[in-house]
Amino acid sequence: MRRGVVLRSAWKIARAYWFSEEKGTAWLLLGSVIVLNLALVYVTVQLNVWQGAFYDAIQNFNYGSFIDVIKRYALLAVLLIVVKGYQIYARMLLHMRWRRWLTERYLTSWLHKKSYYRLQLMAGSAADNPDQRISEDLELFVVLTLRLSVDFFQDVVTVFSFVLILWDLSGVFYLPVGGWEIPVYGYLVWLALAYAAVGTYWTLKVGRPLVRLDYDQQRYEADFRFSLVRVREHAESIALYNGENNEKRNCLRHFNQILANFLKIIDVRKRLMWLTTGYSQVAVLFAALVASPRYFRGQIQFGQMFQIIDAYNHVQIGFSFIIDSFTRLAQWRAVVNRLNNFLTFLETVQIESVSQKEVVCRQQQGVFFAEALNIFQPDGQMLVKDLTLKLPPGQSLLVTGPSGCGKSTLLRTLAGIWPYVNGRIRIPRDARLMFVPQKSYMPIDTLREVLLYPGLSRPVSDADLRDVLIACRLKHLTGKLDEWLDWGQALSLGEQQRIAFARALLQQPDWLFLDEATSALDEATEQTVYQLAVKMLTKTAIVSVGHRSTLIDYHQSRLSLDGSGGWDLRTRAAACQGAGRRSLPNW
Ligand SMILES: Nc1ncnc2c1ncn2[C@@H]1O[C@H](COP(=O)(O)OP(=O)(O)OP(=O)(O)O)[C@@H](O)[C@H]1O
Repeated sequence: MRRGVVLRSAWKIARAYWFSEEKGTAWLLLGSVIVLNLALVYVTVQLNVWQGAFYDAIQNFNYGSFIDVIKRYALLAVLLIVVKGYQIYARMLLHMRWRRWLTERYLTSWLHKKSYYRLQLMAGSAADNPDQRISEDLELFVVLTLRLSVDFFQDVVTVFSFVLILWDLSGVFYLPVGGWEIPVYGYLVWLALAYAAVGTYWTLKVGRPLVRLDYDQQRYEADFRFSLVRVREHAESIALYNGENNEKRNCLRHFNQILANFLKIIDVRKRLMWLTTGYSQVAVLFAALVASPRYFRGQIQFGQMFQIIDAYNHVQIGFSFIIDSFTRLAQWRAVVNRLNNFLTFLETVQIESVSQKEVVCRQQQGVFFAEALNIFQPDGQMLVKDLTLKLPPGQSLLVTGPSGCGKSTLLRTLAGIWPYVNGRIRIPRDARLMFVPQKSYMPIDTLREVLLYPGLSRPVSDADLRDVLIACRLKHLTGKLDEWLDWGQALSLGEQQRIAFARALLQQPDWLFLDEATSALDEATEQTVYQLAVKMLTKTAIVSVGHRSTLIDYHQSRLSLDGSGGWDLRTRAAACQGAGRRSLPNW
């Protein structure tokens, strides 16, 4: 990203907060931080002046003045303590509020209109790891932006203030050249700047590789963390495949990248440490040497000599902070780049989802009606062509077809989350739809909350919950309503499918879509849950996807897909008429 683009992107990310409903507090806190930073510089400068007075009092054997400067020190020390405390407090408060605001905004945007799902579908590499964007990059953005603006400003003011002190202490230095004496104004400043410039040049030269190495380190750490998370997420499959060695190899490969890069960092840091330690040690000598001509000529006092040494120290520290900012600037650019990509992807999927509205439309009344639907794979391959489908209340439909023909995708389309589609789906405005996949989501919560997920508008008693569990052949779980567990791990797939069925019975949706929702159940249990659905959900239209022939008996119509656009819709009544009284397992 070019510099102008980076700044524009950073402004886009930051601007929203500084003009948000919280702008009053934000600007107030920022103002306080700046004022406190300036106060800190003021106290530091006063301490430098104090040093001069202190050593002068000692040199002059002036006890009265000595006591005065001690009192002055006590005052400055109290001021320093108070200002430092409030400065860190205001700064961290601003940091926290800004991060909280950004996190809420990004989280809301990510979860808005199913963007998290659409983002996964379009997943280019730039849209990866939204968790890292929201948890880590937003934090880094706030830290680095404050560091590079507010603290940088403080460093510059510090350097400038001490340069002024040095100018003041320099007086006029007469440089003997031949028989002449040339007056040099502010010679201590020129020497300090020359010294700092040499230091800056060498620090940048030696430390430059750190910019790239720190950036790589962050990436390798993220890759390593991700490989560990994958093992946790797929623990069961890996355990069943005995894939521990492969996983260990993979994790260690990522870890070794961290180590190899870290070795390079150590090497650069070692050289940088030699340089900066040597530089700061020499700085004391250098300051004493350059101040000595005026001291030995009796033009300055002993205290002013110390003041000069201290001022050189501050100029040098200020410069090293400024140098550090170059490394941080590279880090900041990378963070802005990643956040900007994430934001752009979010905006793209949200714009797409607005145009998606044209496909799914909520109407005042009527039935669930899909008209002239064309469904595609992400690469544009057609799955279902020109499908028209009516789903009146209380009716049931079975969707069948070979694996990969688009059954689940048809359900995703009807749910309004599949973006590669055109046509029209009309849904009654107040209709409640429920989609149950093969593996339902089980939040880590109490069993009661798992059953009620994502929430019911009417109150449900524990007795109702127990009845539903018993009806779904989950009697053994009735005593565990208050138990807090990772139910997705603790229950078998068949039990989870029965929990999902129990949810549907509790929710009583108007349209229920079941995507291989009974695939892990034995036929008898499958029969029980379907019979329950028929008995308890009399007004609900049920659409099932499944491969088992036994499912045919629970549905009145059947839609067969062939995977290349073709489809065939039959109703039991019409098929029975055509076949007389014969049984029709494949109608
Ligand atoms: N997110 C996706 N990205 C790319 N291709 C996808 C995605 N989701 C589905 N597809 C493709 O769309 C086609 C239909 O998938 P779908 O899951 O609807 O099939 P299905 O009929 O339900 O299969 P099965 O009976 O095996 O569950 C498949 O070829 C699949 O690879």
